[in-house]
Amino acid sequence: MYEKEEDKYQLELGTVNERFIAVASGKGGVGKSTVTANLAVALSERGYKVGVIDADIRGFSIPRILGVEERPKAESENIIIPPQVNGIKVMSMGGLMEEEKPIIWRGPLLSKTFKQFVKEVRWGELDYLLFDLPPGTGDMPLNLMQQLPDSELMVVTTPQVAATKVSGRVAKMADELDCGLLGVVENMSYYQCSECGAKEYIFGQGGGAELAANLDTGLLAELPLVTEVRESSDQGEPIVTVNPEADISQKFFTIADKITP
Ligand SMILES: Nc1ncnc2c1ncn2[C@@H]1O[C@H](COP(=O)(O)OP(=O)(O)OP(=O)(O)O)[C@@H](O)[C@H]1O
Repeated sequence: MYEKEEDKYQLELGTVNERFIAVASGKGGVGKSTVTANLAVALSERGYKVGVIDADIRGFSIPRILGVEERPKAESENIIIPPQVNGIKVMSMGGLMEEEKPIIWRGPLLSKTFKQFVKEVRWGELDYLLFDLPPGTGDMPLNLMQQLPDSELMVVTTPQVAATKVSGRVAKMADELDCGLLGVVENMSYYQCSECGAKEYIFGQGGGAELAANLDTGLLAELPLVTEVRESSDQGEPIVTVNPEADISQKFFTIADKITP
């Protein structure tokens, strides 16, 4: 069981001018990390200073998608310098261990590491700090969120979700945490044939819109399923970096524009 800590952690070695954004999902595998990484790149391309905390203790996918090769450095015993890739500062559980190593994370260890990420990392001046939360709406993401400085929730979903069920849990989470909802991103919305342009709604249709309506928030984007997204992520180059003109990359820029001043 994850151990709850009452106090909110504050960034001690940095500031965030605009927003803390916690990216959540009703379940795993919906593309939460893909969305977080590409949104970070889109915001950075728009000229904002961006940091990412990968708190998805099961996946550690952020460093892999963004192509982070450096490890965090210790400036002193209690000060960590985050690695940067294309100007984006990234701290991940994956930066502290081998990706392949199976690790049983116990709550207190996660809590301690997360606290370090917030308090002991020299983030410097940022405009946006994104948190890739563990999947689901259970205790672990909830308790992590409780420790975050005033963050807003962005929810990633696929079209076939039992929207009503997820929305109930997310709404409860936002309510308990007293945090704002930034909007819903529907991922894997459709596959578009590269030859004829026809859209196939492989995972059904409308889950994102329904979830957004239930939560009384906006649908920020409907992102297509694109082979290049998976391929480029596997190679450590997010789609927004390798192919900024692609339809899906443009949609990431649209999300960035919707959440920036
Ligand atoms: N729009 C997309 N088109 C094609 N592949 C995608 C898309 N979005 C995500 N994927 C692929 O789906 C897989 C799962 O994505 P990702 O790791 O981002 O999910 P997640 O929700 O963060 O999962 P978890 O929280 O369980 O770690 C990855 O292989 C990723 O490359």
